[in-house]
Amino acid sequence: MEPILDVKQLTMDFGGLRALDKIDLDVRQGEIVALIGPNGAGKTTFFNCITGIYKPSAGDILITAAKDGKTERINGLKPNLVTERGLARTFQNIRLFQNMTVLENVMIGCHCRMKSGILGAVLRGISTRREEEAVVQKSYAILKKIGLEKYVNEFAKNLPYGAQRRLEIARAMATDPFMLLLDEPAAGMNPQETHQLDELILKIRETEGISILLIEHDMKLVMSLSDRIFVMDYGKKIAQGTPVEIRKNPAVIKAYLGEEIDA
Ligand SMILES: Nc1ncnc2c1ncn2[C@@H]1O[C@H](COP(=O)(O)OP(=O)(O)OP(=O)(O)O)[C@@H](O)[C@H]1O
Repeated sequence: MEPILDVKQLTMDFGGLRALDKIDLDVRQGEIVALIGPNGAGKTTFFNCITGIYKPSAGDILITAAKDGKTERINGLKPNLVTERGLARTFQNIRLFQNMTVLENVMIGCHCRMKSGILGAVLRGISTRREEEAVVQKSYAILKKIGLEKYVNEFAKNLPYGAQRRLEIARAMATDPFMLLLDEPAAGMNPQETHQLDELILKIRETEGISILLIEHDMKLVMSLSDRIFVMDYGKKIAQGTPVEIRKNPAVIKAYLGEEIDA
């Protein structure tokens, strides 16, 4: 199967520091792929290059849209344009609008698909009002899928930690992505929250057909969820394979997994 995200020889230099050194990585339709490695390996830099926060120094980032099968090179596109192309992400640290409601946070995610611009918002014609109503319905439906509907009118800041993390995923889903990039979604979660997250990610893949690329340090989660795993160390890719292959790869055990191979 052709990859829907195909990253070739991606390189990122910060002055004299090569944070990414010719990284090849691909994700196919419906896959859950993990990117792992020690602190400072370059994982978040990789996400930042894919999502337009950094312009890579070299290499290609290619996406293939399911609807027309066309491949597009997205190097250096602004983050909002990357989101429009169907790649949505969450961040290592929670980035919600804390003083807005749960529903409003998801509605903001829908914004990139709305047609009425500022003029429409000012004039509030019939089509704008209809569109706003549709956005409320869509946001509520997403919250229901994610299991957050009971919090719909709560301020984001009042949600339990695990629910805030899931709200970030809901907001990303509101942009109608074909792929979600999740940066350490289980960070700071307790085992019960992590288990819920595991189920949620599988459900998103099953019911929405969205592919997932995630950075994660929780090896139990990574090993149970992933179809394939890519491993980085010091800006280089040191391995790729299935969880079974990665678990027994000597270079990965040396650089990262250590004694954790029972995970
Ligand atoms: N904007 C920047 N300017 C200079 N150096 C940077 C910048 N962003 C990242 N780096 C450096 O690039 C390297 C890779 O960092 P990165 O945050 O991508 O690692 P990581 O694998 O995501 O680590 P962690 O697991 O701790 O989040 C590090 O040496 C970091 O200091």
